[in-house]
Amino acid sequence: MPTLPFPFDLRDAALLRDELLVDGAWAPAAGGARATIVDPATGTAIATVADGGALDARRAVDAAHAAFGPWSRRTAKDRATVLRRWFDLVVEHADDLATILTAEQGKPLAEARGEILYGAGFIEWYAEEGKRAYGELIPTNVEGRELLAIKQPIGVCAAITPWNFPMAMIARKLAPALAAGCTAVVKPAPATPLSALALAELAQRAGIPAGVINVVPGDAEAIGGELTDNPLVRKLTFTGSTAVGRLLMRRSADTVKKLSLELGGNAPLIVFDDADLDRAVRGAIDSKFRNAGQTCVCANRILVQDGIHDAFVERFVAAAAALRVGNGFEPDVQQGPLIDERALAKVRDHVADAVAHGGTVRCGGDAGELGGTFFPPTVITGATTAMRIADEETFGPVAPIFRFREEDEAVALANATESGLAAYFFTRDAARIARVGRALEHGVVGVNTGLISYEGAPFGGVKQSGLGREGSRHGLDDFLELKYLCIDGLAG
Ligand SMILES: NC(=O)c1ccc[n+]([C@@H]2O[C@H](COP(=O)([O-])OP(=O)(O)OC[C@H]3O[C@@H](n4cnc5c(N)ncnc54)[C@H](O)[C@@H]3O)[C@@H](O)[C@H]2O)c1
Ligand SMILES: O=C[C@H](O)CS(=O)(=O)O
Repeated sequence: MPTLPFPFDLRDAALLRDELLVDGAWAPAAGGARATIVDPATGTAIATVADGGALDARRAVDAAHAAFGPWSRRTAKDRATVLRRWFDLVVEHADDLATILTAEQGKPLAEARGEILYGAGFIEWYAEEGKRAYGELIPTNVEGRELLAIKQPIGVCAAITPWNFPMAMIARKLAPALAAGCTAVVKPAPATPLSALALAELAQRAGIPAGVINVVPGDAEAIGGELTDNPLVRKLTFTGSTAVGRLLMRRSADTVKKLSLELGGNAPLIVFDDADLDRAVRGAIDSKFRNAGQTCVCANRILVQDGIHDAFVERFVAAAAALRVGNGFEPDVQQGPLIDERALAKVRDHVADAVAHGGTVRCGGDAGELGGTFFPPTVITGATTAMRIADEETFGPVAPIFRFREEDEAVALANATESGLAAYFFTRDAARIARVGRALEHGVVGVNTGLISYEGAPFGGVKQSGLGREGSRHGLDDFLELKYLCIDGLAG
């Protein structure tokens, strides 16, 4: 049981795991190290967790390798039954999982519960999708031959995940991996291991065999180095910053690993003159301030056409200023704290830089009395491309508003970054939807909405926002190899 008294009530305290999961056993890190987990809303320690290293990661890879044969040889239907039980257990324990998530990540409890159900949706979706890994019988080129294309699981997968969605980003990887017949080693973010360990606890209760899922919180460099260098790891799936994604891509080259990279964003949100104003304000608030602006698909730049600019700014500022900021466990709080002091410093730097370059703060702008790592919803008008906020992902509750005249100017501005994850635009013009939807260089485009996430849709970035897709039937292929079988000697 945890060495610190977890300060929040759980119906099922056994969900609180604080050791590594390797080969079906909960164990301390090889060196006995432990890390302290902090509630970002209060700064208080809520648990200590085993702090693993390279040796623990190697043991986990060996366990996943040993488990791969039996797991991949089970039928897709049999794996689906086990995944379905896992889904049912996650939903049954959603309240406890949400409490654990808010405690370590800080998002409002209702948002945390939404994340749990969103993550569970991937388990439900891939329990079924695994039964549809269809192959092909190819019309033969030689009499007496049969040509087949069959799909087979890649093997041992390493999954490295971020703190901002500490459950859903893991479920979004493990669900397709296991459905395809792969096994996995997960390295969760140092700030938020409890959600990963609770999810793994439920996987064990669901009957997922020892070694199929291994979870090794701890030293990112050491564990990451083992996962990239170990030739038994055939696939690396990473969600996190573009900088770390580049590093992992380089380190995976020596063993030619298959890669899925879900990286940083810098989402433009464009409001055209003909937009439904209320819908545009709602969509911009939803996209910008979800998870206190700490999502990869948050609107990072808001581009508003001249004719609607002042009306939009007035409504948007009022809505942003009305958001209630506080501890995620308090009822009706809509925005929790930032994850840590480093995140707060970046937000402050972006605001200071924007003001220094002529921006006007219309609401928020300073933490004031909030204290800790809280920062108020902030809107800055008069934004320009000279500002850092135009090129860098703020990952906080700051909305810079850029003004534009013509459609092609907005599209050019929207595309003028190395990122290409999400983009949004608001218009009631069908022809414009067709034009701009295709002109934006992004993997995910929301039209007249700021909320696009769904397990049945392909999610991923273009340019330097990543490789591959998660969710939808496409997400399964990232864990499958396509084999060509050429069978001769069948002539009568
Ligand atoms: N595209 C997406 O789906 C998506 C989703 C969530 C977050 N993100 C991005 O993630 C970033 C915020 O998350 P973050 O701060 O956790 O990102 P991060 O890149 O700092 O960390 C992500 C994960 O990588 C690990 N890591 C860091 N350095 C490593 C190394 N040298 N070797 C191995 N692992 C290492 C971390 O411990 C963590 O588990 C933002 O840029 C956000 O846009 C993208
Ligand atoms: O932060 C990144 C997540 O992928 C956002 S979403 O929950 O998938 O929309």
